[in-house]
Amino acid sequence: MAENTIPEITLNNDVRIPQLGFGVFQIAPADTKEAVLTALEAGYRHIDTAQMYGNEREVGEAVRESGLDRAEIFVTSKLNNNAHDPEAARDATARSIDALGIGPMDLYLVHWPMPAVGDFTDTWRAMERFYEDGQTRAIGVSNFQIGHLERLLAETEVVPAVNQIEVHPYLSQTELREYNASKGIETEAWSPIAQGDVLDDPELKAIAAQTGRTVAQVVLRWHVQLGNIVFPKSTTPSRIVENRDIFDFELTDEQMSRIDSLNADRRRGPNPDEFNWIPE
Ligand SMILES: NC(=O)C1=CN([C@@H]2O[C@H](COP(=O)(O)OP(=O)(O)OC[C@H]3O[C@@H](n4cnc5c(N)ncnc54)[C@H](OP(=O)(O)O)[C@@H]3O)[C@@H](O)[C@H]2O)C=CC1
Ligand SMILES: O=C(O)C(=O)[C@@H](O)[C@H](O)C(=O)CO
Repeated sequence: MAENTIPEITLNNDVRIPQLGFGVFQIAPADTKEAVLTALEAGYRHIDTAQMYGNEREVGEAVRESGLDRAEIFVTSKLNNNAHDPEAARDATARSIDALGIGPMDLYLVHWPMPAVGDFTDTWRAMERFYEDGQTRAIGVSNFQIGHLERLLAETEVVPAVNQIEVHPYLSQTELREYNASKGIETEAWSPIAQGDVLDDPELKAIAAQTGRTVAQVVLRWHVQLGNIVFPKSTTPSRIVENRDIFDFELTDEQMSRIDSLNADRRRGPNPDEFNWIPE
């Protein structure tokens, strides 16, 4: 394990995704290019953005200015909540591709199911067309619960490549992760360190002391060993490097179980069954 390379996971359409990426939620557009360039310099090759974040343009600028081949970097974006209607989805997708300015996306997600707003199966059929048209190399969903996935699988054609959901030690999502896996859907874990909420946890601090790592590294390593795809956010260069540096140590089964036992089914973000927020 001395190499410290970032492993890749093969999605259900054979596209490969780096298991560790860099998230850019809450990074101001003015700071995004520099943060992404710092991440790419540190060895990240996977960026997670969204139309909702307002920084796709700056993500694309960083990719273009990085000096790396476009094919070396995996870029995910997400269809905004105000674009579920299939026609609106077509326009929003064109805007995302234009803003990124790097050709087709690697992965494109329905950001939220928005169960009270429209019919997400219609939205998904529009996503299937974007995939067939080559606007993205893979499509997936975010914040879908088992009931939402059951409908998609029963009523539409393409099985989502990923389901991006909130996961961290206080919300381990075992049932939903197992359901995803049973359908060939990879789990992506958002807010993997609960936006910092887990960092003072005494049990995690004890495991960090045992391993000689930071709490953030221990928690990110726990995700990796569970099989989750993760993309921690940071605008602090030393933390960007720290969070990437998790592939040269391993947690024991006992340490993994101790982290599993911290689950409290406690969300940091919105509940997908109730979240129907539409941006202006
Ligand atoms: N699909 C969805 O609905 C959602 C998707 N996401 C995605 O997941 C990504 C990550 O989630 P996010 O909500 O940003 O939260 P994270 O769990 O990644 O936490 C980010 C916070 O933790 C701090 N932090 C990062 N690394 C460290 C460290 N090593 N030590 C101490 N503090 C640290 C950051 O501070 P600082 O920047 O100051 O260093 C920031 O305040 C997002 O950027 C986005 O791409 C997130 C939410 C919802
Ligand atoms: O970060 C995301 O991807 C989100 O969807 C969040 O911004 C989410 O909409 C939220 O936190 C709302 O308070």
